Amino acid sequence: MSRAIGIDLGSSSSCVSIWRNGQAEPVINDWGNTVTPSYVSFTDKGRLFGDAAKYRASIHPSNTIYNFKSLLGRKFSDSKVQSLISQLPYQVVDRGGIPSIRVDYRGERKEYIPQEIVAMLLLRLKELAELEQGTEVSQAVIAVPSFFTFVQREAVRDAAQIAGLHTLKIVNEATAAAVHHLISNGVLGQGQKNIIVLDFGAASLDTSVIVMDERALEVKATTSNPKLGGTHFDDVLVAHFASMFKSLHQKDIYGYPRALQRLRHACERAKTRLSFASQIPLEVDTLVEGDGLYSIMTQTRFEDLCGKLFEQVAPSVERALSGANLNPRQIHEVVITGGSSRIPAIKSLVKRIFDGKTPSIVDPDCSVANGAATLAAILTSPANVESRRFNEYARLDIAPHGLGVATSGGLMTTIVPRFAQIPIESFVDFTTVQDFQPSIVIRLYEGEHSQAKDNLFLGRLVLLLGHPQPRGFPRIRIAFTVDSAQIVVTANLIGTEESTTLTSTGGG
Ligand SMILES: Nc1ncnc2c1ncn2[C@@H]1O[C@H](COP(=O)(O)OP(=O)(O)OP(=O)(O)O)[C@@H](O)[C@H]1O
Repeated sequence: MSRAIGIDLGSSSSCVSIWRNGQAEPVINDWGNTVTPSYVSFTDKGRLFGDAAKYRASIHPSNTIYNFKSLLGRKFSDSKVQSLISQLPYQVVDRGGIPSIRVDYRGERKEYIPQEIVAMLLLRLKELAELEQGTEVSQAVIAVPSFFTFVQREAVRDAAQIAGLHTLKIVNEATAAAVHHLISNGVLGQGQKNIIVLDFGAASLDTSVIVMDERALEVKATTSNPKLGGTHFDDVLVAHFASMFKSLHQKDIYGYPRALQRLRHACERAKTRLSFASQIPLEVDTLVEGDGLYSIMTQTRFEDLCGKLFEQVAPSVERALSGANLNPRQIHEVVITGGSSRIPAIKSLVKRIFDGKTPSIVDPDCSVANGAATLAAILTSPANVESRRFNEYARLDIAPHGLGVATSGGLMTTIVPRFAQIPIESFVDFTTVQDFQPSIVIRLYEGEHSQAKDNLFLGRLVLLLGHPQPRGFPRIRIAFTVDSAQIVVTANLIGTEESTTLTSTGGG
């Protein structure tokens, strides 16, 4: 028998949940934890995952891979990839325009694209679930940040396929957490309710705004702030202690990858402990050439240092609310989740933004995977009355970004707006700008920038225009058909059979 699982593919840690006895539950890994660090380490003898791999990061930084989710579905030349590479202790090289991770494995030099590394982690999570439930697993619902483009979602599907998993659905992280919260508390369909879910993760703050009443539940907006996550708080602490170390010992820790890795781990540990203590010691022995670091950090100082980052919470919430045409007073329930939601300053900040409304805190580590497992159970039992009712009731998929084409002057003309409910079919009619054009090249983009070139290039279509006509005469219809699995774009010369189609798999 094959059962479907739910996976939270996190930047810093991942979680897999199964559906058992009518509820979702996270699988405990071989270290006794529900979360598995998103780390893969390559050694002479084999591969290590999770805690075992993370433990090796400071001993073998160049062979221990983490933060790979940020490389998924991006080009090597992407400025985000370039800036990430400059901070990573392992090697990332250009393989035909795709970032490729270079490691030494079993005595050989190997290169893996990000999908292959993600697949190794997904396979590990699949095996954990198989061991737990004693059955083979071949399907999954996978949660990703809402800023993931269609191309990145497609890359996740590819990785799952390599791991032997068919992706039933790609869902936004905050939406998955909302599904878990609403279903496990039995509040679906209980009158009009506007809910905002804030998922404070490692790499981003993900937000979903959900409106529900007796008849329907709709995700109205999902936004992401990729500059506001736990790793950004770690960066601030690392910078603080690196500068302290430099003034004490005149040595720049950033020039020593192993020392930097050890300091980073110490800072993350300090940050997590500061959520429960007013001050903690930070001690790292023999960091660089025998010199160590011994200091203390208080919760107040940590909040001061991260003040600029905390200031981004309110605008991020505003962006999500304005995408849903709501204001904070119209929100009935605020839900917070994700590892960084444990930070006391974040809880107080959210409370202040929503006029003193106390946020509901749902399992910071597993609510996303539990929501994904709940959806997996629903999708694999379509005949079940409850599943049918949920499928008719809930509209969870929205376009993460606008989709459109480049028009004259390189401007982006959006055909499917951001946050449009999907599945959707939408078209715009265009004409030519030059006399007697034999064909037209249509460039497709995803994103919100007004200049098409600043958005993500998805592909191009070439449409033959039959017998040449003066500019403004040919009428060309460009239609997007988008569902949670793919984008199909068709260009048709109206009144003729002439048409061309491009299909891109991905998901909303
Ligand atoms: N007690 C704590 N106090 C502060 N931060 C914490 C605490 N526990 C965990 N974190 C932080 O939470 C982050 C991990 O959260 P989570 O597992 O939700 O993110 P993720 O799923 O790995 O990342 P993302 O969702 O951004 O892809 C890490 O940065 C971790 O340091």
